[in-house]
Amino acid sequence: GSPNTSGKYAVIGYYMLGPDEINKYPAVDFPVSNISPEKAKMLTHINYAFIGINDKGQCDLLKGANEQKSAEVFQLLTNLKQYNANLKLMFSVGGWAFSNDASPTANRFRDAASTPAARTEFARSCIAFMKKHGFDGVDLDWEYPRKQDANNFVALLKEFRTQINQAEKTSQSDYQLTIAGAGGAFFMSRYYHLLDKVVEPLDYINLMTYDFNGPWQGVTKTNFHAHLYGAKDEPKFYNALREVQFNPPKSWEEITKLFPSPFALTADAAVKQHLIMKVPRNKLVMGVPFYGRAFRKAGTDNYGLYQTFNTQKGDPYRGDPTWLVGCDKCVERNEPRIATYADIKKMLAGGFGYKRHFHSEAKAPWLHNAKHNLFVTYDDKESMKYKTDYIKQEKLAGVMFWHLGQDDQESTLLKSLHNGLNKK
Ligand SMILES: Cc1cccn2c(=O)c3cc(C(=O)N[C@@H](C)c4cccnc4)c(N)nc3nc12
Repeated sequence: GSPNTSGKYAVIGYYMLGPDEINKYPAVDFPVSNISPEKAKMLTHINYAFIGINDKGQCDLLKGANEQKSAEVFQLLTNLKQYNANLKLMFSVGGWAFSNDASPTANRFRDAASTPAARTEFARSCIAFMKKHGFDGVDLDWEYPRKQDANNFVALLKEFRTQINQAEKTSQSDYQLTIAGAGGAFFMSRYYHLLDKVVEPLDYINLMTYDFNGPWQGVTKTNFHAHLYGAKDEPKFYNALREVQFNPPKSWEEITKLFPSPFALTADAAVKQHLIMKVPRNKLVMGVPFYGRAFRKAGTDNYGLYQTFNTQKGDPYRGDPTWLVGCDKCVERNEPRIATYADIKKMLAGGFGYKRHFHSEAKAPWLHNAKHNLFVTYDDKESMKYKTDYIKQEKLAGVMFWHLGQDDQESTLLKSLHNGLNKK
């Protein structure tokens, strides 16, 4: 079906449950019942995260997820349509943990996209899964196709589009096909030369305009992980889009003009890099985080911003889980590098020594804890206002966010998105 014709902006919220949470459902942090009628009315899509790809190349529950419990959760999600008839329930296939280059299941997307027969079967199985559980579409979160997978990626999306169109005809339904697309130039450069062909079969491309900075290779200074605009004195990155082999080739003058380097890795940069490749604005969705990223042993100059840090790399986290002072849930989750917006509000209010700052160029808040040498980059209603203003001024399709369970009790961030996009 075509992008949301209701004229409203898309508001696409991920709902995330891990396999162990499914099996102990509803004893989880964020059961479906937390999605109140009021929240359901502020959403146009919910992306259920995540579905996997089994060793036969078919859409399937992630390993260890109980079949019956999963079906019950899907039923609870599709029941939310009683509060909002326009709500579309999507399921997201893959995600970082399942499909990143170092993942044990990194080959599942690659194999499923590798031949016409594999693509046909993969799409068939996902559409059967969609119909069986009453979903309204498929969101493919392959993170990420390699350069050598790029042509297969386009062929896969075309196959999904063909089969979705057939399914729409036979069941008078409106199904959608979306992907989670790279927000940073490094991963984007893998399929950038085919971007217009990637987007052609889609209803939306949801840009993962977050995770720009985190405890991983190549990042040596604390910086915002999802800022809208660059700051003149922030650490810059080499622009990998300069390496792209365009067809037809672009002159070096054109490349250096279109892709400044080094450059600030930001949400605005990602949107502009998509517009350069003629991605239609009404398919372009900006992703925003309902979580923050925390950096340990951050230098104290400049209120902890653009300072060296020393945070354990690698997934899963293997170090001390208690260093993000005031984040009790971080200890429970054994992940002190990621704090939900709800955690951050408690950390700020709890007298742990955090101070909030707001960067006037980047339009991004951060927390600094000088006593414990901590830097936390996140989004709040102030930065979300700039992002929804941006979405309106650039006439984008709307906003995606990761994820519903990370907002505070009052739904502060979801309300800021809804109000920012729907009110003057
Ligand atoms: C080690 C490393 C290097 C470079 C980039 N990295 C990431 O971008 C990344 C992302 C996630 C992740 O899950 N992001 C969430 C928000 C998400 C939401 C929706 C769809 N897909 C992903 C992650 N857990 N680890 C990550 N590690 C790295």
